[in-house]
Amino acid sequence: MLTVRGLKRLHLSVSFDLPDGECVALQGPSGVGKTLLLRSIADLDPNEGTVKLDGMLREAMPAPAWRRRVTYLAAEPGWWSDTVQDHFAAWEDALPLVARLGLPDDCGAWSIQRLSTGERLRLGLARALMLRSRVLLLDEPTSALDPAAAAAVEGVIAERISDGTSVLWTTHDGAQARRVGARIFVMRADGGIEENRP
Ligand SMILES: Nc1ncnc2c1ncn2[C@@H]1O[C@H](COP(=O)(O)OP(=O)(O)OP(=O)(O)O)[C@@H](O)[C@H]1O
Repeated sequence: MLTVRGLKRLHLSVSFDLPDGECVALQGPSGVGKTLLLRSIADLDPNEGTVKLDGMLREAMPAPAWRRRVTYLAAEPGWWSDTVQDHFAAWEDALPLVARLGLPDDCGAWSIQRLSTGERLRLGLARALMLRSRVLLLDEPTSALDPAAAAAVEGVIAERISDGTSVLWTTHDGAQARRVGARIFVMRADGGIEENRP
């Protein structure tokens, strides 16, 4: 269970619980603060409040260890080396997942520069999924994808949720929010969130 109490970052002030094996869709107008919230939970930006995983404070462990458990996937994942496979600890192990996301086996040798926006998104997702995190904070993970690729992503994430992973998933697509979210949070302009049932 991820517990967020009194998280404050700029105008945000948010409290909620995210149980194991639950997906919450996060909606709200562009610029309202959804990315700020996800980055704050992952402790990527300075913020105040109490954030715990299974009762353990995030301050009780080094930040990289927290982020391996509570993993943020940016809308535009970052890259730091030349080829795709350089970004994976065990590329061979990632191949089945990469194939399910609709990418060919030989994409490990591809240069990062040649990747399309959708390929970057799916490979960034594969990289994050290989961490086997307890909580995934997904920032518009299908925004640049065609319907088939988006469906593949939804299918892979749904399996992880069945296995007990918790997910906070931002999307501007109301139909997707209702499909993937057991609950829907809507962020208001004042930086709070309210819950809508899908
Ligand atoms: N480091 C920062 N300092 C000050 N303001 C910031 C900072 N980072 C983001 N903002 C502002 O906070 C607001 C919320 O940004 P955020 O990226 O969280 O929006 P969002 O809800 O994810 O939007 P979108 O749906 O367009 O992705 C924006 O007005 C943004 O300019």
